[in-house]
Amino acid sequence: MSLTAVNSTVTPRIPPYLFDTDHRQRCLIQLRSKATGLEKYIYLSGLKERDPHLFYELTLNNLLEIVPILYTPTVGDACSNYSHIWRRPEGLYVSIESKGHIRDVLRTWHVGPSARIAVVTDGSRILGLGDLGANGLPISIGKLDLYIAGAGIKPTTTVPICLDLGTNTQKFLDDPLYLGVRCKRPGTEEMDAFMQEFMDAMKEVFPQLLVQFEDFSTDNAFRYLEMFRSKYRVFNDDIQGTGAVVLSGFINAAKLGSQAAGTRLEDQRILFFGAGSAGIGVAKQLISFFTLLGLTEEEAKRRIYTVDSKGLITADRKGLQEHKIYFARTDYSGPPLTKLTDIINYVKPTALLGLSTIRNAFSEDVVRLMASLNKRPIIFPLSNPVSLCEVDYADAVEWTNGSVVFASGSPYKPIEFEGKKYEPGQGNNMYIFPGLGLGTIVSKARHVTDSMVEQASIALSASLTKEEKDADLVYPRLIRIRDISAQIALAVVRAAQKDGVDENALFRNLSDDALLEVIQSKQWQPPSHRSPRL
Ligand SMILES: O=C([O-])CC(=O)C(=O)O
Ligand SMILES: [Mg+2]
Repeated sequence: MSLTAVNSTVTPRIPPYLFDTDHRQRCLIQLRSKATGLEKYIYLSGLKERDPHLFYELTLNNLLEIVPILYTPTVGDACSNYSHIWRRPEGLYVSIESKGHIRDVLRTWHVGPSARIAVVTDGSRILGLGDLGANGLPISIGKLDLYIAGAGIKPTTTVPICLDLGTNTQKFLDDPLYLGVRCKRPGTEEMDAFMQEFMDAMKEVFPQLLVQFEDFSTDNAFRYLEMFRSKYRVFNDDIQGTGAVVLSGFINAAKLGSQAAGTRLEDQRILFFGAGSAGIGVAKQLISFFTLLGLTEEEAKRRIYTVDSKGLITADRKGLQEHKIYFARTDYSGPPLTKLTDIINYVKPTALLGLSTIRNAFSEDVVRLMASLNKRPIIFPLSNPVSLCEVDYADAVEWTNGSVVFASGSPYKPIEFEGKKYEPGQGNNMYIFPGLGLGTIVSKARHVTDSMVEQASIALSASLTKEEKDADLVYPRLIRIRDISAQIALAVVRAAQKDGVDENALFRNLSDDALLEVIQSKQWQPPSHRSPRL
């Protein structure tokens, strides 16, 4: 039989067996046949373009397998290589060259005024991978996929944005395939003016939008949050999302730790290894853990120690960056403490939290020392992706003889140690931002207030089932993310109402049960697929 060119006016014949085979199964097998994480990422991104409903259904039905590809850790590889794996436009670039007409660029996005949520990065600090410039777009896309899968936000109301403002990473400027503008990043004044124009234009073009700032370099992350949070519907995921998720896991971990030690919850002493936007964001959020227990802010602050690349942060250190001053210790006057084991011996922490992006910073010495000081040492190596994690789960279990209360930023698999199964926690903002966003959107909150973030965190910590508590987990199982996001959204709506920032008055008179039902009914579901779209 000879092959002839297909006449495009003739509908190709579809083999009948296609209708008998579950195409979802076919796609899963295709996905699993890819050898590397990056190839899987490329496959899924193509599937999303060909058949978005099928893509989201597959994601929802195989969360534990697919989320680590769309999101941390594999999204880190996708970002690092984005200019090379790029296939087609799939998000919105707003470049420094569009200064003066940013609103026209935003209007090119197909969604228009019905947009509800944008994730915006400037690529300057992607995960712990540094300044990736225009290669940062997949982080916005991945976070929005989690809004869709995890909270049930409608895909057509999302806007992934990368601000293309140049990069200070020479490797990319020299790369002939680099997608972004080839210049160094602008100075503060030019950047601030750009951000002001951008945020004004966002409000004009997408009036109902919630903006999530993502992976801005530390100083800018704090500055833009402060500049914009009372004027626009905006939050910063690395500061507030990470803060809330860690607070939530910490509340549960502290209960386990205190129970084992027979001490009070407020006796916790927390050592932060890493004092960037995430470290300080989390430390600030933990203040509320202690104040909820009745401590004053000053007493709460004294329970927290921060460490950066120069060692324990003390108030007498010269040239301390603005965001580090609040937690700088005033009660230590000896020679600078730089070695982590020395710092631990001085502080005697009950909890060690890593936000340093330094791989294996929690060495065997460090972990064993924590175990010698605590019956249940709390160790949260939170840096992303896994390649930058402060300690691997298996090591943490072995070096503490199984006593560790562990949560990492990126996923680890359960392990067996001396015949017993151990399950790690994943203290990743993906537990918080989908529900926080959903609650903000449905309540039409004008701003994202501190108490909305705090209540999201408390709702997450309270969401564990008895079975999850009995398994000593500090976070619920990811598989329940939709329900958890709805519960978080409920808490966020109530907090918005208390703060008087909600503009959806309809929800005020509903009981919690009725409101939860309304929220769940608003969660988008992919229509079921049995055969490929033809
Ligand atoms: O995306 C993640 O996995 C968590 C996060 O925001 C970061 O590490 O910057
Ligand atoms: Mg981030």
